[in-house]
Amino acid sequence: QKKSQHALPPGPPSISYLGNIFWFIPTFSSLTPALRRLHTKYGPIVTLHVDSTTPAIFIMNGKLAHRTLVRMGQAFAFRPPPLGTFRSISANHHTINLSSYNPQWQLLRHNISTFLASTASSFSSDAIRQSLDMLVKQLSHQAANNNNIVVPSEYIQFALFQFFTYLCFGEMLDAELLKDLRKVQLGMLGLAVKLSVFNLSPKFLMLMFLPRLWKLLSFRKRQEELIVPIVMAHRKSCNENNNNRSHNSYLDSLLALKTKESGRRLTDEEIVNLCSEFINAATETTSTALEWIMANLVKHEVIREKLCDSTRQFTKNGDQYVEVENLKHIPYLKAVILEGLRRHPPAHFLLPHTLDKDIILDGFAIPKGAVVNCAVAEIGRDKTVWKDPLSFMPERFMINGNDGMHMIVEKIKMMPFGAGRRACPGEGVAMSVLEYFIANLVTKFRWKRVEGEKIDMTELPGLVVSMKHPLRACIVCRTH
Ligand code: HEM
Repeated sequence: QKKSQHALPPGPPSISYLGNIFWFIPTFSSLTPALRRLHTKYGPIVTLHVDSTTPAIFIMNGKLAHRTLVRMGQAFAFRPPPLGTFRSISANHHTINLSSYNPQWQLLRHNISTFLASTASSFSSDAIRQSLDMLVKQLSHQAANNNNIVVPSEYIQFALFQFFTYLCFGEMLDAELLKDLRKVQLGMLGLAVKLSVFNLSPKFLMLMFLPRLWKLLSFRKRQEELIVPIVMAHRKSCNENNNNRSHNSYLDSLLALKTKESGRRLTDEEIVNLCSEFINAATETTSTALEWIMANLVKHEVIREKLCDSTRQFTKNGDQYVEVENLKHIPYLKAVILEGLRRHPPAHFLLPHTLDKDIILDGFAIPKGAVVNCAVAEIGRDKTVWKDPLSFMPERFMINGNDGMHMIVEKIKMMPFGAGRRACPGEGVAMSVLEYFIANLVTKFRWKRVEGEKIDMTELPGLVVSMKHPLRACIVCRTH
């Protein structure tokens, strides 16, 4: 079949050089409603022309998205070059998510996957318990001073930040350093992302981002001041042990890497980028998911009580912890988390994909260099696939009380972690962390709504879609 026989997927009319920005300047808030309208009008695959050179193609159907990312996975595994401020801090695209589909990506991706696989199976229960204890203490303190009312959002974020920096560096950082690092990481993320992360801003609008650059560079300097001393200490210890140390941390695994082409080790700058990517990719997504799931548990009493019943049998007398090794025996817990990720996926879109050659997909021409993305949230809420998709019903992942095939079959219909070669390498760890925190939070406290208040589930659009009005709940410590 010749390429000329096929047209681009349909979409709104565009004016050459200006694309269709007069009709539509994409922002985080406008993108989803606009795509929903286009879906109704043009079908499950549409084209937007953000500028004259690069069509942006959106897929809004789960089956088509899986065909693209899994069956045609190799063709669509490339990333477009980053735009705007993102490019200026990407240090030659030296992170996993920014690397295109090349030997550098393969090396880094293999490294993080191997590290995370070993972590997920031998999760450090001391470290995760320390982060949970900090969260429990902060919640108890807030409840004691505020009529039992808590606003857990920031405490959740900080507890998970602490845990993921532990996985990254293999040590619990001192509280002040942790706070400083959190400020820098958040600051950089806020300045860098906007829509450049989906490669959806017209290139001339990038000029508007220039003033941000100075602020971004000053954050970057501070980030290096905080992280490079940790890198140097680990490098010294690796050298002293002749590189024979086992990889207790992501950082150690990076220090042992050698690039494929030249066999050189990674520079400090590259390592700082990769650690920063690890911490941000893990913290923002997982803490957002945790807050959404807790909000649903506060809202739905029957589900909450059913979950409590299934976790409580695993707490030993006098010891109020559900241990990591018991999590796999609680299928309802997994069902609650999957339902939370379906209904409120932290990322409503993938990171942008692209291709290095022209492809025919579903009868449409997808040209080399096009930006391709999938509407993750819409796919999880598709009413032709999910019964009553806007309801929170963990039971849809359970059949006869077990989590066997049915859970797997249902899970394939959604993609909160993406799918195929670029799918999130952190899925296993994220699931375990969510299971641990949720099981223990519902076991340690009795959660309920604040009297007279509703749980407001409005979304705050962004790279990660969090609760517009952070969860407020009433908690009471369960006595032993
Ligand atoms: C609930 C938690 C999480 C969610 C919902 C999530 C979701 C995603 C999504 C949607 C992508 C983009 C996939 C694509 O572009 O096709 C992604 C990529 C990525 N995630 Fe996650 N993630 C989570 C947790 C984590 C954790 C815990 C880590 C690391 C410890 C992590 C590291 C990464 C990395 C490195 C990439 C880039 C992969 C690549 O380009 O090859 N994520 N994640």
